[in-house]
Amino acid sequence: MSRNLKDFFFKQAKRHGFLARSAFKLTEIQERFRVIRAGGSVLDLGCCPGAWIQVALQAITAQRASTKPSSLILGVDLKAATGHCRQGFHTVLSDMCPDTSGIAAADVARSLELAGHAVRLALSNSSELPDGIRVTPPDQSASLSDAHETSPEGPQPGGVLLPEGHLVVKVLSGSGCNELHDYLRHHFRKVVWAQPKASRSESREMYLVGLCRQLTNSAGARTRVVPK
Ligand SMILES: C[S@@+](CC[C@H](N)C(=O)[O-])C[C@H]1O[C@@H](n2cnc3c(N)ncnc32)[C@H](O)[C@@H]1O
Repeated sequence: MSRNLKDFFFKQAKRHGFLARSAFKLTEIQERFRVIRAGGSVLDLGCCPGAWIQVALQAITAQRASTKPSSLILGVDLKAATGHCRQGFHTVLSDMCPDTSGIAAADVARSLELAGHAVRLALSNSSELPDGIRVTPPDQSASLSDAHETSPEGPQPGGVLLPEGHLVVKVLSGSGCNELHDYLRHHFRKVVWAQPKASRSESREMYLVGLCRQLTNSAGARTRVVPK
């Protein structure tokens, strides 16, 4: 991103009351893919200062219909979200990757570890993650995966992401990214790369967007999800 564009998004963020320019990255992803829907819930891993949560709240509020069930918006971060309205969402103070203390902007391996953890939490099958994506699972997510083992009715959703749900993960481009993309293609109807305008042009930051989670059986074949 050029300095002018940087200033533009910075000023726009202030004007619209967003906590960070990153709000425009999710806004662009939302406009393209409609990943946040009324009645849906949002889990933001690494949510501080809270700009994505602001966008999620706005997206859900804008679409809210009285017949839809209420949404849950949950943020997780090492740091507490501060300085803005806390109504309408919850935050949890937690370390997603016990040996990661903050994202080092230039570290592809760390970005892949965080992305891998998000994928594992969403799909709960980290054993299949591509080589090179290291995940150090906290104990509670291990039990989460146990709770969703396959049943006699066929594959059940492991992880927190419901069938037909969407996933957005940030990675820094480098080795391992294409493997992660290929891996996600087994679990989503469509997987696309996004590079929002608000990202710096010199940045290696990319977003993988997985649309419509599909369940897979033990042989790895996709199971068609029939909406209720
Ligand atoms: C780029 S910021 C996220 C910005 C946020 N999405 C927004 O729009 O306001 C990355 C966040 O990830 C958090 N983070 C990094 N490593 C983490 C970890 N291991 N566990 C939890 N949060 C972590 C950092 O504390 C930081 O707040």
